Formats: sequence, C-alpha cells, structure tokens
Amino acid sequence: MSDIQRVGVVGSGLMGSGIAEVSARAGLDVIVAEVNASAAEAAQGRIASSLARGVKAGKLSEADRDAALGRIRFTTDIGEFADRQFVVEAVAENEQVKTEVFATLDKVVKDEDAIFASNTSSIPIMKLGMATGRPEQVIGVHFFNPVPVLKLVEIVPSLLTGSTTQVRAEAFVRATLGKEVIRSQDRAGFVVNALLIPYLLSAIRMLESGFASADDIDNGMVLGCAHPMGPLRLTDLIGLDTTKAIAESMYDEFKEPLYSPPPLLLRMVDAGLLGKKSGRGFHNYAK
Ligand SMILES: CC(=O)CC(=O)SCCNC(=O)CCNC(=O)[C@H](O)C(C)(C)COP(=O)(O)OP(=O)(O)OC[C@H]1O[C@@H](n2cnc3c(N)ncnc32)[C@H](O)[C@@H]1OP(=O)(O)O
Repeated sequence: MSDIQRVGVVGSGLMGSGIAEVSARAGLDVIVAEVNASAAEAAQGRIASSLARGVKAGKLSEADRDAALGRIRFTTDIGEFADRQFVVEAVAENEQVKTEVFATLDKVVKDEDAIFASNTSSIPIMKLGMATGRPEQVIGVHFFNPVPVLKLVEIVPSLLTGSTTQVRAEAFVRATLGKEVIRSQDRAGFVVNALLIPYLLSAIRMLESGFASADDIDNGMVLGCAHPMGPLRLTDLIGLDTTKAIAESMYDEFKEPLYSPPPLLLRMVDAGLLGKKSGRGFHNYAK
C-alpha cells in the first residue's frame, strides 16, 4: 500500500476534476487549486454530478459519495499545498503555463519527498522537471477521460526522474487509485495519443474533404469496429482545443504531417466550437 495520503490537484477542468474525484473516492485528503471561485464552483458541480452518476450506476453508496465530497477542498491559494505528498498538475495543455505551475509548486511544497506529477498528454516531462529544483521527483502520470471510468494511467519518467519516484508513483496509482499502468518514454503523445491523435485527425480530414458525414464516420467505427464512440464524438469529448494543442505538440516534436492539425479543426477552435463542454463541436449537445 502507498504511504501517500495528502493529494493536491492543480486545475479542475475535465481531467483535474476527474483526478480529484478518484483520489477522494480512494479515501485521500484532496485540495484542488483553481484560478477563481467560479471555476472551482463549476468543477464542484462536475464532481457532484459524476458521483451522482456513480451512485445511480450502483458503483458507490450515497454515504461514500458524501464522504468523497467531504474530502475535497478548493482553494485559490496554491500556498496551501505546503503539506501535499503527491501533486498532480492538470492545467491547460500549454508549456508556458505548465512550467510556471511547476516552478511555483517547487517553492510552495515543503514535503521533501513530494512527487510532482503532470497529467500532460504531450509536453515533455523533462521540461517540466527542469522548471523545478528537483527534477528527480517530477513524473508524467497521464489519466484518461472520463477519469472515474477509464482504467488506464500512463507513467512517464523523464531522463532525470528518480527510480524511487517512479516506484512510489506506480504503487500509488495501482494500489490506492486502483488503476492499471503502462509505461512510456518521454516522447510527445506517449503511447496512447501517438496512436489516437493521427486517427482522430484522419477522421476530421475525412469530414473536411466531404468524403463522408460526421454521423457516418462515427457510426462506421462504432458499428464496424465496436469502438464505444466514433472519432468525431471522441474529439468532442476530449475537447477540440485540447486535441489541437496535443496535435501541435506532437507536430513540434516529430514534424510528421500526420500530426498536423487540419484547418477545419483550427477554424472550429477559433469559433469556440470546442465539443461537448461548449455545447457544440462535430455534434450538438444539449446544455
Ligand atoms: C486526450 C488524452 O490525453 C487522453 C484521453 O482522455 S483520450 C480519451 C479516452 N476516452 C475514450 O476513448 C472514451 C471512449 N468512450 C467510452 O469509453 C464510453 O463511451 C463512455 C465511458 C464515455 C460512456 O459510455 P456509456 O456506456 O455511454 O456510459 P455509461 O454506461 O453511463 O458508463 C459506462 C460504465 O461506466 C460507469 N460509470 C459511468 N460514470 C461513472 C462514474 N462517475 N463513476 C463510476 N462509474 C461510472 C457506468 O456505470 C458503466 O459501468 P458498467 O459498464 O459496469 O455498466
């Protein structure tokens, strides 16, 4: 069993709120840092409705739901992370924003053995580690959306991540959070997105070129390949802005045309059509 009891989550968008939820459900004391009260309120609502869904599905009792909610505290002051043993950064997929978060965490977290994890999908862990004075304690711990449902976590050590950090992070993810682990080298996209993103971009190019409709592309993969959702609906779930940011990081790293975001994706992001979270992407979602 892991020794980690006190968790901090920075950012509470789709991924941050999911990570906070699974941590609280695992019995941990969780503090979530957000930039303002309205973002914190939105995350609280997301976590409450996900837990309610879990209760309805018979995955947890009402008492467990209430206990989990009681273990999550929101703050706008990251200084409250001083005693955290495991911090997960889950802010927007932007290298500058993330490196600033890591530099701040390095200053405020006093636990000498604390692990600094990033939920990045595509930004080098090495760059995040170098923003701190303790790169041996920085590691990629990449969850999948919806976090309470999907079992996988990718563990990504950088060239400087210590073996103790990796062993402790894996034990925590497996034994405490109950997830399955795969390991990847510190390369943009890691294992899953290196395979997934070219597939999603191909579906967008297919739609863009008039090859097939959004419904037919999605139904093709759901009914023909038994995927739980088609590529365009999955892009809507991930968020078009996040998909674009991941694709750009991968393109920056490998300069392979297959990672280059197609113009339709860029224009939709410009238009604020970000997918499920904004109510419209390749499909429409009732708000
Ligand atoms: C971009 C990145 O870097 C990384 C990423 O995240 S990539 C994105 C990865 N995500 C995917 O590929 C998602 C693919 N889609 C799916 O898996 C499914 O469509 C979905 C899980 C999103 C929805 O599936 P669904 O069948 O319509 O939903 P639903 O039946 O309500 O839930 C599926 C299961 O989760 C459970 N569940 C749902 N919400 C839950 C919650 N909040 N807590 C616990 N369990 C929950 C349900 O009870 C159900 O369990 P059973 O199979 O045991 O009955």
